[in-house]
Amino acid sequence: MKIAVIGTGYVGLVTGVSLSEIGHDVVCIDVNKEKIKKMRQGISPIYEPGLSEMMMKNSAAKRLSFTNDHRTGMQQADVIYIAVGTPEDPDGSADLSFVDEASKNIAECIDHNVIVVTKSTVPVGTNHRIKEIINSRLMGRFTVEVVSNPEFLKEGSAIYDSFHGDRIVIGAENEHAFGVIEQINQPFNIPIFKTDIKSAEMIKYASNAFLATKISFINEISNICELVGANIESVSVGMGLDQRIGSQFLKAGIGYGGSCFPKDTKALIQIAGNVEYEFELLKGVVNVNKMQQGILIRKLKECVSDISGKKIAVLGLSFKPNTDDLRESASILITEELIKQGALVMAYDPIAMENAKSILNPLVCYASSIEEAVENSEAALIITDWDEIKNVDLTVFAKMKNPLVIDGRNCFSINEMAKNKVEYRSIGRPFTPQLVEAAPI
Ligand SMILES: NC(=O)C1=CN([C@@H]2O[C@H](COP(=O)(O)OP(=O)(O)OC[C@H]3O[C@@H](n4cnc5c(N)ncnc54)[C@H](O)[C@@H]3O)[C@@H](O)[C@H]2O)C=CC1
Ligand SMILES: O=C(O)[C@H]1O[C@H](OP(=O)(O)OP(=O)(O)OC[C@H]2O[C@@H](n3ccc(=O)[nH]c3=O)[C@H](O)[C@@H]2O)[C@H](O)[C@@H](O)[C@@H]1O
Repeated sequence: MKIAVIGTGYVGLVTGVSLSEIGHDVVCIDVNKEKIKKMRQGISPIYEPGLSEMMMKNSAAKRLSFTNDHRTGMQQADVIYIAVGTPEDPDGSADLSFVDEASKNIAECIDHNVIVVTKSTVPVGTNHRIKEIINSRLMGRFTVEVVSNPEFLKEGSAIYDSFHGDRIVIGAENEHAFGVIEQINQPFNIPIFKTDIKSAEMIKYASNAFLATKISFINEISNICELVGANIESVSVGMGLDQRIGSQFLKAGIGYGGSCFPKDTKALIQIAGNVEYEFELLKGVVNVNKMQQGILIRKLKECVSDISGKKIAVLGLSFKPNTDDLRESASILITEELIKQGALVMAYDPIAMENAKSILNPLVCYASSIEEAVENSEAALIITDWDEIKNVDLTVFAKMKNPLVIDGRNCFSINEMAKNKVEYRSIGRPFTPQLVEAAPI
Protein backbone atom coordinates (compact mmCIF):
# COMPACT_ATOMS: atom_id res chain seq x y z
CA MET A 1 0.00 0.00 0.00
CA LYS A 2 1.28 3.53 -0.77
CA ILE A 3 0.94 5.78 2.24
CA ALA A 4 1.70 9.46 2.91
CA VAL A 5 2.06 10.73 6.48
CA ILE A 6 1.63 14.46 7.14
CA GLY A 7 3.64 15.61 10.16
CA THR A 8 6.79 13.95 11.50
CA GLY A 9 6.56 14.63 15.23
CA TYR A 10 6.57 11.67 17.56
CA VAL A 11 3.44 10.17 16.13
CA GLY A 12 4.01 10.88 12.44
CA LEU A 13 7.55 9.58 12.43
CA VAL A 14 6.81 6.47 14.49
CA THR A 15 3.72 5.77 12.35
CA GLY A 16 5.68 6.21 9.12
CA VAL A 17 8.59 4.08 10.29
CA SER A 18 6.36 1.27 11.66
CA LEU A 19 4.18 1.17 8.54
CA SER A 20 7.30 0.89 6.36
CA GLU A 21 8.64 -1.84 8.66
CA ILE A 22 5.55 -3.98 7.91
CA GLY A 23 6.10 -3.56 4.19
CA HIS A 24 4.20 -0.45 3.07
CA ASP A 25 5.70 2.30 0.89
CA VAL A 26 5.68 5.41 3.05
CA VAL A 27 6.47 9.05 2.37
CA CYS A 28 6.67 11.31 5.43
CA ILE A 29 5.91 14.98 4.82
CA ASP A 30 6.80 17.88 7.08
CA VAL A 31 6.86 21.66 6.66
CA ASN A 32 9.99 21.79 8.85
CA LYS A 33 12.92 21.81 6.41
CA GLU A 34 15.58 21.13 9.07
CA LYS A 35 13.76 18.02 10.28
CA ILE A 36 13.40 16.61 6.77
CA LYS A 37 17.05 17.30 6.02
CA LYS A 38 18.10 15.44 9.17
CA MET A 39 15.84 12.47 8.50
CA ARG A 40 17.13 12.20 4.93
CA GLN A 41 20.62 11.92 6.44
CA GLY A 42 19.34 9.10 8.67
CA ILE A 43 19.19 11.24 11.82
CA SER A 44 16.07 10.95 13.96
CA PRO A 45 14.92 14.34 15.30
CA ILE A 46 13.75 12.65 18.53
CA TYR A 47 15.42 10.33 21.02
CA GLU A 48 13.45 7.11 21.06
CA PRO A 49 14.90 3.62 21.61
CA GLY A 50 15.02 1.61 18.36
CA LEU A 51 13.66 4.39 16.14
CA SER A 52 16.87 5.47 14.34
CA GLU A 53 17.84 1.92 13.44
CA MET A 54 14.40 1.10 12.02
CA MET A 55 14.28 4.43 10.19
CA MET A 56 17.64 3.83 8.52
CA LYS A 57 16.82 0.22 7.64
CA ASN A 58 13.59 1.12 5.86
CA SER A 59 15.06 4.19 4.16
CA ALA A 60 17.85 1.98 2.78
CA ALA A 61 15.23 -0.51 1.57
CA LYS A 62 13.54 2.42 -0.24
CA ARG A 63 10.24 1.83 1.59
CA LEU A 64 10.56 5.07 3.55
CA SER A 65 11.33 8.58 2.33
CA PHE A 66 10.98 12.17 3.53
CA THR A 67 9.91 15.36 1.79
CA ASN A 68 8.90 18.97 2.40
CA ASP A 69 6.75 18.93 -0.69
CA HIS A 70 3.14 17.93 -0.06
CA ARG A 71 2.39 17.32 -3.73
CA THR A 72 5.33 14.95 -4.23
CA GLY A 73 4.53 13.19 -0.97
CA MET A 74 0.88 12.57 -1.78
CA GLN A 75 1.40 11.54 -5.38
CA GLN A 76 -0.08 8.08 -5.82
CA ALA A 77 -0.77 7.70 -2.08
CA ASP A 78 -3.80 5.44 -1.52
CA VAL A 79 -4.02 6.54 2.08
CA ILE A 80 -2.94 9.80 3.74
CA TYR A 81 -2.36 9.93 7.49
CA ILE A 82 -2.70 13.23 9.36
CA ALA A 83 -0.29 13.28 12.33
CA VAL A 84 0.18 17.00 12.98
CA GLY A 85 0.08 18.55 16.45
CA THR A 86 -3.12 19.54 18.26
CA PRO A 87 -1.68 21.83 20.97
CA GLU A 88 -3.53 23.55 23.75
CA ASP A 89 -5.32 26.81 23.08
CA PRO A 90 -5.24 29.42 25.86
CA ASP A 91 -8.74 28.30 26.99
CA GLY A 92 -7.59 24.65 27.19
CA SER A 93 -9.36 23.49 24.03
CA ALA A 94 -7.52 21.74 21.20
CA ASP A 95 -6.02 24.06 18.60
CA LEU A 96 -7.03 22.55 15.26
CA SER A 97 -5.19 24.99 13.02
CA PHE A 98 -2.51 22.44 12.00
CA VAL A 99 -5.18 19.84 11.25
CA ASP A 100 -7.10 22.38 9.15
CA GLU A 101 -3.93 23.31 7.27
CA ALA A 102 -3.08 19.64 6.60
CA SER A 103 -6.64 19.13 5.29
CA LYS A 104 -6.19 22.07 2.92
CA ASN A 105 -2.83 20.62 1.80
CA ILE A 106 -4.61 17.37 0.94
CA ALA A 107 -7.32 19.14 -1.05
CA GLU A 108 -4.71 21.13 -2.97
CA CYS A 109 -2.43 18.22 -3.79
CA ILE A 110 -4.39 15.06 -4.51
CA ASP A 111 -5.28 14.01 -8.04
CA HIS A 112 -7.11 10.79 -7.21
CA ASN A 113 -9.49 9.27 -4.62
CA VAL A 114 -7.98 8.80 -1.16
CA ILE A 115 -8.69 7.68 2.36
CA VAL A 116 -7.62 10.24 4.99
CA VAL A 117 -6.72 8.71 8.36
CA THR A 118 -6.48 10.93 11.43
CA LYS A 119 -3.79 9.85 13.89
CA SER A 120 -3.72 13.20 15.70
CA THR A 121 -5.77 13.41 18.89
CA VAL A 122 -8.79 15.46 17.85
CA PRO A 123 -12.10 16.45 19.48
CA VAL A 124 -15.26 14.58 18.55
CA GLY A 125 -16.49 15.83 15.20
CA THR A 126 -13.07 16.77 13.79
CA ASN A 127 -12.95 14.00 11.20
CA HIS A 128 -16.19 15.31 9.77
CA ARG A 129 -14.69 18.81 9.77
CA ILE A 130 -11.63 17.46 7.89
CA LYS A 131 -13.91 15.91 5.29
CA GLU A 132 -15.82 19.16 4.88
CA ILE A 133 -12.64 21.22 4.46
CA ILE A 134 -11.33 18.85 1.81
CA ASN A 135 -14.63 18.37 -0.03
CA SER A 136 -15.41 22.09 -0.10
CA ARG A 137 -12.17 22.59 -2.03
CA LEU A 138 -12.30 19.49 -4.26
CA MET A 139 -15.76 20.39 -5.56
CA GLY A 140 -16.55 16.76 -6.38
CA ARG A 141 -13.41 16.04 -8.42
CA PHE A 142 -12.36 13.10 -6.23
CA THR A 143 -13.83 11.04 -3.42
CA VAL A 144 -12.43 11.31 0.09
CA GLU A 145 -13.26 8.94 2.93
CA VAL A 146 -12.18 9.79 6.48
CA VAL A 147 -11.09 7.37 9.20
CA SER A 148 -10.28 7.99 12.85
CA ASN A 149 -7.33 5.84 13.96
CA PRO A 150 -6.10 7.33 17.25
CA GLU A 151 -2.60 6.62 18.48
CA PHE A 152 -1.88 5.09 21.89
CA LEU A 153 1.93 4.98 21.91
CA LYS A 154 3.94 6.13 24.92
CA GLU A 155 7.07 8.20 24.52
CA GLY A 156 10.17 6.23 25.39
CA SER A 157 8.61 2.95 24.25
CA ALA A 158 6.95 4.18 21.07
CA ILE A 159 8.37 1.58 18.68
CA TYR A 160 7.67 -1.25 21.11
CA ASP A 161 4.10 0.03 21.60
CA SER A 162 3.50 0.18 17.83
CA PHE A 163 4.18 -3.52 17.54
CA HIS A 164 2.76 -4.66 20.90
CA GLY A 165 -0.20 -2.33 21.52
CA ASP A 166 -3.32 -3.65 23.27
CA ARG A 167 -5.63 -2.55 20.46
CA ILE A 168 -5.88 -0.64 17.22
CA VAL A 169 -9.03 1.51 17.10
CA ILE A 170 -10.55 2.19 13.70
CA GLY A 171 -13.53 4.52 13.37
CA ALA A 172 -14.91 4.59 9.85
CA GLU A 173 -18.03 5.53 7.93
CA ASN A 174 -18.23 2.63 5.47
CA GLU A 175 -17.06 -0.95 4.87
CA HIS A 176 -14.58 0.05 2.16
CA ALA A 177 -12.66 2.36 4.49
CA PHE A 178 -12.78 -0.21 7.32
CA GLY A 179 -11.43 -2.86 4.94
CA VAL A 180 -8.49 -0.80 3.65
CA ILE A 181 -7.32 0.41 7.06
CA GLU A 182 -7.78 -3.04 8.57
CA GLN A 183 -5.69 -4.51 5.77
CA ILE A 184 -2.92 -1.95 6.34
CA ASN A 185 -2.78 -2.76 10.05
CA GLN A 186 -3.16 -6.56 9.84
CA PRO A 187 0.62 -7.29 9.89
CA PHE A 188 0.93 -5.64 13.31
CA ASN A 189 -1.05 -8.60 14.65
CA ILE A 190 -2.76 -6.46 17.29
CA PRO A 191 -6.52 -6.80 18.04
CA ILE A 192 -8.51 -4.35 15.91
CA PHE A 193 -11.55 -2.64 17.39
CA LYS A 194 -13.95 -1.20 14.81
CA THR A 195 -16.43 1.51 15.69
CA ASP A 196 -18.03 4.71 14.40
CA ILE A 197 -15.88 7.81 13.91
CA LYS A 198 -17.17 9.85 16.86
CA SER A 199 -16.71 6.98 19.31
CA ALA A 200 -13.15 6.41 18.07
CA GLU A 201 -12.37 10.08 18.63
CA MET A 202 -13.82 9.86 22.14
CA ILE A 203 -11.97 6.61 22.97
CA LYS A 204 -8.67 8.46 22.66
CA TYR A 205 -9.60 11.31 25.04
CA ALA A 206 -11.39 9.00 27.46
CA SER A 207 -8.37 6.67 27.60
CA ASN A 208 -5.89 9.46 28.34
CA ALA A 209 -8.25 11.09 30.84
CA PHE A 210 -8.77 7.76 32.63
CA LEU A 211 -5.02 7.12 32.90
CA ALA A 212 -4.50 10.68 34.18
CA THR A 213 -7.28 10.06 36.72
CA LYS A 214 -5.50 6.93 37.98
CA ILE A 215 -2.32 8.97 38.47
CA SER A 216 -4.02 11.85 40.31
CA PHE A 217 -5.95 9.33 42.42
CA ILE A 218 -2.83 7.49 43.54
CA ASN A 219 -1.04 10.80 44.15
CA GLU A 220 -3.81 11.90 46.50
CA ILE A 221 -3.69 8.51 48.25
CA SER A 222 0.08 8.99 48.63
CA ASN A 223 -0.45 12.38 50.28
CA ILE A 224 -2.87 10.76 52.73
CA CYS A 225 -0.40 7.88 53.31
CA GLU A 226 2.16 10.44 54.47
CA LEU A 227 -0.31 11.88 56.96
CA VAL A 228 -1.44 8.54 58.40
CA GLY A 229 1.91 6.73 58.26
CA ALA A 230 1.09 4.21 55.52
CA ASN A 231 3.40 3.32 52.61
CA ILE A 232 2.15 4.12 49.11
CA GLU A 233 4.38 1.48 47.48
CA SER A 234 2.65 -1.26 49.49
CA VAL A 235 -0.76 0.31 48.92
CA SER A 236 -0.24 0.45 45.12
CA VAL A 237 0.97 -3.14 44.95
CA GLY A 238 -1.88 -4.32 47.16
CA MET A 239 -4.47 -2.46 45.09
CA GLY A 240 -2.99 -3.52 41.76
CA LEU A 241 -3.26 -7.21 42.64
CA ASP A 242 -7.01 -6.80 42.11
CA GLN A 243 -7.33 -7.45 38.38
CA ARG A 244 -10.30 -5.09 38.18
CA ILE A 245 -7.96 -2.28 39.24
CA GLY A 246 -4.74 -3.43 37.53
CA SER A 247 -1.21 -2.55 38.62
CA GLN A 248 -0.33 -0.06 35.89
CA PHE A 249 -0.46 3.73 36.29
CA LEU A 250 -0.57 3.47 40.07
CA LYS A 251 2.89 4.88 40.61
CA ALA A 252 2.72 7.94 42.82
CA GLY A 253 5.09 10.75 41.97
CA ILE A 254 5.24 14.41 41.07
CA GLY A 255 2.23 14.43 38.79
CA TYR A 256 1.90 13.60 35.12
CA GLY A 257 3.67 15.66 32.47
CA GLY A 258 4.31 15.17 28.79
CA SER A 259 2.85 16.36 25.56
CA CYS A 260 -0.56 14.75 25.97
CA PHE A 261 -2.10 14.09 29.41
CA PRO A 262 -1.99 17.77 30.42
CA LYS A 263 -3.46 19.05 27.15
CA ASP A 264 -5.89 16.19 26.53
CA THR A 265 -7.46 16.36 29.99
CA LYS A 266 -8.07 20.08 29.54
CA ALA A 267 -9.36 19.56 26.00
CA LEU A 268 -11.86 16.94 27.21
CA ILE A 269 -13.12 19.35 29.88
CA GLN A 270 -13.70 21.83 27.04
CA ILE A 271 -15.33 19.21 24.78
CA ALA A 272 -17.77 18.48 27.62
CA GLY A 273 -18.20 22.19 28.34
CA ASN A 274 -19.14 22.85 24.71
CA VAL A 275 -22.20 20.65 25.22
CA GLU A 276 -22.85 22.24 28.62
CA TYR A 277 -21.54 19.37 30.69
CA GLU A 278 -19.30 20.15 33.66
CA PHE A 279 -16.73 17.36 33.88
CA GLU A 280 -16.17 17.80 37.63
CA LEU A 281 -14.10 14.65 38.14
CA LEU A 282 -11.61 15.57 35.43
CA LYS A 283 -11.33 19.13 36.70
CA GLY A 284 -10.28 17.63 40.03
CA VAL A 285 -7.71 15.44 38.28
CA VAL A 286 -6.15 18.51 36.63
CA ASN A 287 -6.09 20.51 39.88
CA VAL A 288 -4.55 17.65 41.87
CA ASN A 289 -1.85 17.34 39.22
CA LYS A 290 -1.02 21.03 39.43
CA MET A 291 -0.60 20.74 43.21
CA GLN A 292 1.44 17.54 42.99
CA GLN A 293 3.97 19.14 40.63
CA GLY A 294 4.90 21.52 43.47
CA ILE A 295 5.36 18.81 46.11
CA LEU A 296 9.17 18.61 45.95
CA ILE A 297 9.53 22.32 46.61
CA ARG A 298 7.21 22.04 49.63
CA LYS A 299 9.22 19.08 50.97
CA LEU A 300 12.50 20.92 50.40
CA LYS A 301 11.23 23.95 52.32
CA GLU A 302 10.32 21.69 55.25
CA CYS A 303 13.95 20.55 55.43
CA VAL A 304 15.88 23.69 54.39
CA SER A 305 14.05 26.89 55.27
CA ASP A 306 16.22 29.25 53.19
CA ILE A 307 17.70 27.97 49.92
CA SER A 308 18.98 31.35 48.75
CA GLY A 309 22.61 31.11 47.58
CA LYS A 310 22.63 27.33 48.17
CA LYS A 311 23.48 24.71 45.56
CA ILE A 312 20.54 22.42 44.81
CA ALA A 313 21.03 19.41 42.52
CA VAL A 314 18.19 18.47 40.18
CA LEU A 315 18.43 14.92 38.84
CA GLY A 316 16.35 14.15 35.74
CA LEU A 317 14.65 16.78 33.58
CA SER A 318 12.52 14.93 31.02
CA PHE A 319 8.87 14.25 31.91
CA LYS A 320 9.63 10.52 32.08
CA PRO A 321 12.64 8.28 31.40
CA ASN A 322 13.85 7.22 27.93
CA THR A 323 12.84 10.43 26.21
CA ASP A 324 14.46 13.82 25.75
CA ASP A 325 11.02 15.48 25.85
CA LEU A 326 10.52 18.17 28.52
CA ARG A 327 7.00 19.19 27.51
CA GLU A 328 5.00 19.91 30.70
CA SER A 329 7.72 18.26 32.81
CA ALA A 330 7.65 19.18 36.50
CA SER A 331 11.33 20.12 36.01
CA ILE A 332 10.23 23.38 34.36
CA LEU A 333 8.16 24.53 37.33
CA ILE A 334 10.62 23.20 39.93
CA THR A 335 13.78 24.78 38.46
CA GLU A 336 11.92 28.06 37.94
CA GLU A 337 10.83 28.13 41.59
CA LEU A 338 14.31 27.20 42.87
CA ILE A 339 15.84 30.06 40.88
CA LYS A 340 13.13 32.45 42.05
CA GLN A 341 14.11 31.60 45.63
CA GLY A 342 17.77 32.34 44.87
CA ALA A 343 19.11 28.77 44.70
CA LEU A 344 22.06 27.81 42.49
CA VAL A 345 20.55 25.03 40.39
CA MET A 346 22.82 22.29 39.06
CA ALA A 347 20.90 19.91 36.81
CA TYR A 348 21.75 16.55 35.32
CA ASP A 349 19.84 14.37 32.87
CA PRO A 350 21.30 11.46 30.87
CA ILE A 351 19.69 12.55 27.57
CA ALA A 352 17.49 15.66 27.87
CA MET A 353 20.05 18.37 28.74
CA GLU A 354 20.47 19.70 25.19
CA ASN A 355 16.70 20.17 24.91
CA ALA A 356 16.55 21.60 28.43
CA LYS A 357 18.99 24.38 27.59
CA SER A 358 16.46 26.01 25.26
CA ILE A 359 13.52 25.48 27.63
CA LEU A 360 14.63 26.00 31.24
CA ASN A 361 15.64 29.28 32.87
CA PRO A 362 19.09 30.29 31.52
CA LEU A 363 20.39 30.47 35.10
CA VAL A 364 20.18 26.66 35.40
CA CYS A 365 23.68 25.08 35.24
CA TYR A 366 24.31 21.62 33.85
CA ALA A 367 26.57 18.91 35.24
CA SER A 368 28.14 16.13 33.23
CA SER A 369 27.39 13.43 35.82
CA ILE A 370 25.23 12.72 38.87
CA GLU A 371 28.37 12.99 40.97
CA GLU A 372 29.19 16.48 39.68
CA ALA A 373 25.59 17.59 40.21
CA VAL A 374 25.37 16.50 43.84
CA GLU A 375 28.88 17.44 44.98
CA ASN A 376 28.70 20.05 47.79
CA SER A 377 24.98 20.54 47.22
CA GLU A 378 22.53 21.26 50.02
CA ALA A 379 19.87 18.93 48.64
CA ALA A 380 19.24 16.72 45.60
CA LEU A 381 15.77 16.66 44.03
CA ILE A 382 14.88 13.66 41.87
CA ILE A 383 12.45 14.42 39.08
CA THR A 384 12.85 11.58 36.56
CA ASP A 385 13.37 7.89 37.32
CA TRP A 386 16.02 7.18 34.70
CA ASP A 387 17.78 3.80 35.24
CA GLU A 388 21.06 5.68 35.62
CA ILE A 389 19.58 7.57 38.58
CA LYS A 390 17.79 4.57 40.13
CA ASN A 391 20.94 2.45 39.93
CA VAL A 392 23.42 5.05 41.17
CA ASP A 393 25.86 3.94 43.86
CA LEU A 394 24.31 5.47 46.99
CA THR A 395 27.73 6.44 48.34
CA VAL A 396 27.65 9.28 45.77
CA PHE A 397 25.39 11.23 48.14
CA ALA A 398 28.22 11.36 50.71
CA LYS A 399 29.69 14.07 48.47
CA MET A 400 26.82 16.40 49.40
CA LYS A 401 27.18 19.01 52.16
CA ASN A 402 24.52 17.31 54.32
CA PRO A 403 23.17 14.35 52.39
CA LEU A 404 19.49 15.20 51.80
CA VAL A 405 17.63 13.58 48.91
CA ILE A 406 14.07 14.54 48.06
CA ASP A 407 12.83 11.95 45.62
CA GLY A 408 9.76 12.59 43.48
CA ARG A 409 9.84 9.08 41.99
CA ASN A 410 10.55 6.74 44.93
CA CYS A 411 13.75 5.51 43.29
CA PHE A 412 15.47 4.16 46.40
CA SER A 413 14.89 1.85 49.34
CA ILE A 414 14.23 3.77 52.56
CA ASN A 415 16.35 1.24 54.46
CA GLU A 416 19.30 1.48 52.05
CA MET A 417 19.25 5.27 52.19
CA ALA A 418 19.24 5.12 56.00
CA LYS A 419 22.22 2.71 55.91
CA ASN A 420 24.07 5.23 53.75
CA LYS A 421 23.22 8.02 56.22
CA VAL A 422 21.17 9.99 53.72
CA GLU A 423 18.24 12.03 54.98
CA TYR A 424 15.61 10.81 52.57
CA ARG A 425 12.17 12.19 51.72
CA SER A 426 10.08 10.48 49.08
CA ILE A 427 6.45 10.31 47.98
CA GLY A 428 3.86 8.72 50.26
CA ARG A 429 6.40 6.77 52.29
CA PRO A 430 7.62 6.99 55.89
CA PHE A 431 11.02 8.60 56.60
CA THR A 432 12.33 5.89 58.91
CA PRO A 433 13.62 2.35 58.18
CA GLN A 434 10.89 -0.23 57.68
CA LEU A 435 10.50 -3.85 58.74
CA VAL A 436 8.90 -4.73 55.39
CA GLU A 437 9.60 -2.70 52.26
CA ALA A 438 7.39 -3.29 49.23
CA ALA A 439 9.34 -3.78 46.01
CA PRO A 440 8.74 -0.57 44.03
CA ILE A 441 6.17 -0.96 41.26
N1 LIG B 1 3.62 12.66 21.35
C1 LIG B 1 2.99 11.55 21.66
O1 LIG B 1 3.53 10.71 22.34
C2 LIG B 1 1.60 11.29 21.18
C3 LIG B 1 0.89 12.25 20.48
N2 LIG B 1 -0.39 12.00 20.06
C4 LIG B 1 -1.10 13.01 19.28
O2 LIG B 1 -0.53 13.02 17.96
C5 LIG B 1 -0.52 14.34 17.44
C6 LIG B 1 0.89 14.72 17.03
O3 LIG B 1 1.69 14.78 18.18
P1 LIG B 1 3.28 14.98 18.09
O4 LIG B 1 3.80 13.98 17.13
O5 LIG B 1 3.79 15.00 19.46
O6 LIG B 1 3.29 16.46 17.43
P2 LIG B 1 4.44 17.51 17.15
O7 LIG B 1 3.83 18.82 17.33
O8 LIG B 1 5.68 17.12 17.89
O9 LIG B 1 4.79 17.30 15.59
C7 LIG B 1 3.93 17.67 14.56
C8 LIG B 1 4.72 17.84 13.27
O10 LIG B 1 3.81 18.21 12.24
C9 LIG B 1 4.43 19.16 11.39
N3 LIG B 1 3.37 19.88 10.66
C10 LIG B 1 2.47 20.76 11.15
N4 LIG B 1 1.64 21.16 10.17
C11 LIG B 1 2.03 20.52 9.04
C12 LIG B 1 1.54 20.50 7.71
N5 LIG B 1 0.48 21.22 7.31
N6 LIG B 1 2.18 19.75 6.80
C13 LIG B 1 3.27 19.01 7.15
N7 LIG B 1 3.75 18.98 8.40
C14 LIG B 1 3.14 19.72 9.34
C15 LIG B 1 5.25 20.01 12.34
O11 LIG B 1 6.28 20.69 11.65
C16 LIG B 1 5.77 18.94 13.32
O12 LIG B 1 7.01 18.42 12.88
C17 LIG B 1 -1.15 15.22 18.52
O13 LIG B 1 -2.52 15.35 18.25
C18 LIG B 1 -0.94 14.42 19.79
O14 LIG B 1 -1.92 14.71 20.76
C19 LIG B 1 -1.00 10.80 20.26
C20 LIG B 1 -0.35 9.80 20.93
C21 LIG B 1 1.01 9.95 21.43
O1 LIG C 1 -1.66 10.52 23.91
C1 LIG C 1 -0.49 10.43 24.20
O2 LIG C 1 0.39 11.23 23.90
C2 LIG C 1 0.02 9.31 25.04
O3 LIG C 1 0.00 9.78 26.42
C3 LIG C 1 0.54 8.84 27.35
O4 LIG C 1 1.89 8.52 27.03
P1 LIG C 1 3.13 9.46 27.46
O5 LIG C 1 2.66 10.82 27.79
O6 LIG C 1 4.15 9.28 26.41
O7 LIG C 1 3.75 8.78 28.77
P2 LIG C 1 3.17 7.99 30.05
O8 LIG C 1 4.00 6.81 30.27
O9 LIG C 1 1.73 7.78 29.97
O10 LIG C 1 3.49 9.04 31.21
C4 LIG C 1 2.84 10.29 31.27
C5 LIG C 1 3.17 10.95 32.59
O11 LIG C 1 2.53 10.28 33.68
C6 LIG C 1 3.48 9.96 34.68
N1 LIG C 1 3.09 8.69 35.34
C7 LIG C 1 2.79 7.59 34.59
C8 LIG C 1 2.39 6.42 35.19
C9 LIG C 1 2.30 6.35 36.59
O12 LIG C 1 1.95 5.32 37.20
N2 LIG C 1 2.60 7.45 37.31
C10 LIG C 1 3.00 8.63 36.72
O13 LIG C 1 3.25 9.64 37.43
C11 LIG C 1 4.82 9.87 33.96
O14 LIG C 1 5.89 10.06 34.84
C12 LIG C 1 4.67 10.97 32.94
O15 LIG C 1 5.01 12.22 33.48
C13 LIG C 1 -0.28 7.54 27.27
O16 LIG C 1 0.26 6.58 28.18
C14 LIG C 1 -0.28 6.98 25.86
O17 LIG C 1 -1.12 5.83 25.79
C15 LIG C 1 -0.82 8.06 24.91
O18 LIG C 1 -0.76 7.59 23.57
